[in-house]
Amino acid sequence: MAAVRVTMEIGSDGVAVITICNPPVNALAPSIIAGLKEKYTEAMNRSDVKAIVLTGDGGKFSGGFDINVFTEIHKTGNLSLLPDVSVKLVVNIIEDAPKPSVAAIQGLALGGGLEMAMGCHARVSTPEAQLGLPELSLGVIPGFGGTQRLPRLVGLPKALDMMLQSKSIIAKEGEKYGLIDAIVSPEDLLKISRCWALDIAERRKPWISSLRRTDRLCSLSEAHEILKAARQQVNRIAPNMPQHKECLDSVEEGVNFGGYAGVLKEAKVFKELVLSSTSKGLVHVFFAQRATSRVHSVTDVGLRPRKIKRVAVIGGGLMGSGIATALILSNTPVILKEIDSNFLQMGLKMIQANLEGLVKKGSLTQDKMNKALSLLKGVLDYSEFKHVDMVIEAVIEKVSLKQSIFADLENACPPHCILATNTSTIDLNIVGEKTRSQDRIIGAHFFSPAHVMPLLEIVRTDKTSPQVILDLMTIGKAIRKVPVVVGNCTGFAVNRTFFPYTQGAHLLVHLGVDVFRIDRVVSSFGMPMGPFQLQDVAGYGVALAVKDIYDSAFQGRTFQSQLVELMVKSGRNGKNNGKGYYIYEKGQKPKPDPSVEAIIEESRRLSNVMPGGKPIAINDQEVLEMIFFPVVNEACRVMDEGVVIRASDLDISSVLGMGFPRYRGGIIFWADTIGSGYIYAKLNKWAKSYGNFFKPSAYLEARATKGLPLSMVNVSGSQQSRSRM
Ligand SMILES: C[C@H](O)CC(=O)SCCNC(=O)CCNC(=O)[C@H](O)C(C)(C)COP(=O)(O)OP(=O)(O)OC[C@H]1O[C@@H](n2cnc3c(N)ncnc32)[C@H](O)[C@@H]1OP(=O)(O)O
Repeated sequence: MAAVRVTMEIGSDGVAVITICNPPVNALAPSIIAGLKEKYTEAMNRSDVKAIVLTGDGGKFSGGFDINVFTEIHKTGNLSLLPDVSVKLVVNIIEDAPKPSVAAIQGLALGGGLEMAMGCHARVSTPEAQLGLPELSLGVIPGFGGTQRLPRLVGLPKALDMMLQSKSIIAKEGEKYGLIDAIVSPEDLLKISRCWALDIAERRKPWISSLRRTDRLCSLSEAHEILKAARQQVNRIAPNMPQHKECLDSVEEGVNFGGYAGVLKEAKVFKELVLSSTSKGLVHVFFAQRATSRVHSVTDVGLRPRKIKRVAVIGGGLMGSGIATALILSNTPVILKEIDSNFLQMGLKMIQANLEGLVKKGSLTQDKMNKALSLLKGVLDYSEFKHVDMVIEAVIEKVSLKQSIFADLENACPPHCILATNTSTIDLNIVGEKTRSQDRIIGAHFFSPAHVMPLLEIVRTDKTSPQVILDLMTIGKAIRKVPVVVGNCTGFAVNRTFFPYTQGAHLLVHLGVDVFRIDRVVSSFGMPMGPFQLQDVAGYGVALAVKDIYDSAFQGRTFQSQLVELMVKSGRNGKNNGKGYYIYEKGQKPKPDPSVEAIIEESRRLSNVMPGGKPIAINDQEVLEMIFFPVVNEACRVMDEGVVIRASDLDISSVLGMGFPRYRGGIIFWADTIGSGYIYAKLNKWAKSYGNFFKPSAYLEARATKGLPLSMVNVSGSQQSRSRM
């Protein structure tokens, strides 16, 4: 592995090429920053250097400030770990230097990387380079002058769009907006950047300090109008996070009092935000996502992923068509199999509609849609299955049907072919019972809509081979999913952990709490919608289908009522038919339907769980806790049984699969900010009043008794808590 260092080569033309080397993304670690200061100082002092080219090694400029430093600060609270880069390095040493710098950008310049490039006097880039300031997605704001220089280079509207949405652009767009001065091929990058730097030094090209530019900024009154609109947008998109508002405040400081004043404010706010709980949660999720790529005995045993050239999807329903859409969108040819031509046509149409939806939203071009469709073929039998490398079965949840399909697949597919099922409930050992191919049977549990939702739960049994797991992880990444490898149990990791979410909400309703209040409390916490609206959107079929399965798998700790059946009986089917707990009308926000109250009352009467027949009186915090603490409790069982290999897998799964607020760090991370002792005590109290639904698990009890975090999977001494395996 290349050493972490900054190098400097001085050419006979008088240009010093300073190169950042910190694979894989040239993160700006404190040692890199120290190295940059040292090399720049040397370049300034040497009489044979006229100009500088700043670049990155290995085809990448820089992925920004080293995020590991944030983690260290989150653990220790020690802000002195943050080097002073914004003023000391970017303003004083690079931008205000007596010798000009040109950034030679390849691959990516993100966060602090782009900010350093913007401190240079020009930027030359290769065409594919990705440019952006994604700091807000880590709970901070740009801290090396980005809030000031980006608006001065690309104009305020574009800069706000890029920062508030953490949106990257590619070099071509960067050139259009003025962020990039020239686009060149990778072969010419250094040569042209050197000439550019010399041209600036010898005044053949302008010597521009971004911070002092004003030509791209609009008038003060226009700027205030743009900022006002942005503030309204921020209240909508990020009501529970501080960094968006702080970012706008820093930009406004610079608009009102000049770039340097803005830089000073930005540096102060940046430091404050590094310590915020939002940053702690978001940085945790960043690393939790990357940790999913490491699976012991799978990714560390020297296996190479095999090429998956062609995939067959069985079943063209909602899930099958979504999975096929995701595959063809990422250039994987798909055979879609259905039982008759009617169903097949419906499946193919659904895939086309999925793609058209993306075109309509602007996230896919018509050309790419046509290309994707050309990779799709519908079939009615298994004759072409001899040419596929993977099959994903996505038929209805019926054991006998799945068993017979897998028995057929064993004969129809080549021996190397991966046999995956998208079941969300059935034990994989049972699915594969009638085959001799247990080693290549695996769960590929997508979330609906499969072409949109980012999570892929990869379910392995004791017999699934590591090669098959690795192959599915690889194809999962290729279709832009985050694959999380989990063990085999009812509901697997995500649905199992979250079954008490819906049931807890139903229990509260039957204890007398208002449905719409529950939804309001849960959405204000940061979930995309409350549990009842979610049930409306998902359709009641799902709730009815899993009811008995959960009841028998999690005996003694489920809550059942007649509510969903009564809703269906009254002609309600959720969003599907426009009538659920809410009324759904085209083009309008869902409206609470007061007439469900009578149905709820009937269900309350049948369940008869209110103590003394009276509604319980609880505050909003208790509403939230009574819904989420049982989820935490089930998550504890999931960890205890080894269904996940580390706590952070549940964090990323809860964020990507259930919409748990990312800035709260995921379900276990959030629970640990509250404390195992508190959660245990509350569950214990409710178990006594309201029954075993709330009974704390042994795992939770063990951590609460010892005062340990829930993320500490192994309490017998090893230091796995929060570790990134
Ligand atoms: C003061 C400043 O304003 C503050 C900042 O600059 S904060 C940092 C801003 N930069 C970012 O947010 C970029 C974060 N990184 C990314 O988005 C993506 O990693 C990327 C687009 C750079 C590369 O993506 P991809 O090729 O899919 O690789 P990915 O798996 O994500 O990353 C490769 C490795 O680099 C690490 N890495 C990426 N960016 C990093 C960073 N800025 N600091 C430290 N490590 C980083 C990842 O953790 C991963 O490590 P691992 O292999 O040990 O798990």
